[in-house]
Amino acid sequence: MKGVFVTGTDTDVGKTLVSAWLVRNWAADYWKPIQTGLSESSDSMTVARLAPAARIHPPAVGLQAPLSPHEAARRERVRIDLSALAPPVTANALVVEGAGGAMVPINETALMVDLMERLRLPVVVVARSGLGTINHTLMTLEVLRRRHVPILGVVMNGQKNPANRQAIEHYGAVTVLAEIQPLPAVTETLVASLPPPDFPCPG
Ligand SMILES: Nc1ncnc2c1ncn2[C@@H]1O[C@H](COP(=O)(O)OP(=O)(O)OP(=O)(O)O)[C@@H](O)[C@H]1O
Ligand SMILES: C[C@H](N)[C@H](N)CCCCCC(=O)O
Ligand SMILES: [Mg+2]
Repeated sequence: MKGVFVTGTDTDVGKTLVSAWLVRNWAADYWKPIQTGLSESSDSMTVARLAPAARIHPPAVGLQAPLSPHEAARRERVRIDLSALAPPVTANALVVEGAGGAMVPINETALMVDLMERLRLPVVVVARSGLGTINHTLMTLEVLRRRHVPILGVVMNGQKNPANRQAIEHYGAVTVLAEIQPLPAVTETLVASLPPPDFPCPG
């Protein structure tokens, strides 16, 4: 399977923005396996807005509460089974976006990193650029390496911070693939104006 799994050091770090940026530039499909918070605008709707030409595959699981998948599922008296999260069939590359970060629970035993392990796609870690990101990024990388999940690199999202970039690359033994600057608004035009990724889509 061609493509990447986009995880983050946290929720709200810019995974959907980065996913839309990759989808646009790689003419890839998009898939959010587990969407919680259905009452709000979904990530798939956001990617459809930012990358209108993209083929968007529906989530395998959609839950109402804007919470961790395991808790949102509990509140709806359902259980998310990893085997139900089979990737869509496509000849295109696939950008898969996780929910929250790598250690987010899916059910009573499985975590988001278990899904990454099953899908075996190289992982892009989206990280904030500011104070606190070094710890969060290094911990995320540690979790991925412990599970032998292939890491493509880190995308830093926010004001440029050369010292934090250097620390993440040095202590994380990882490449910062891109630095996405704060946009005045997240619109298709402005996402299209971002420099394209200077790294190829794996596979
Ligand atoms: N570089 C940026 N410039 C301006 N706004 C941004 C930028 N990156 C992200 N945002 C905004 O920050 C919020 C969080 O971004 P996003 O939804 O991509 O995070 P996420 O990691 O996908 O969150 P979730 O864990 O809910 O999927 C959104 O409102 C998004 O529009
Ligand atoms: C609802 C939110 N936008 C995400 N989809 C889910 C984030 C789960 C985070 C769980 C946690 O790390 O505490
Ligand atoms: Mg998102």
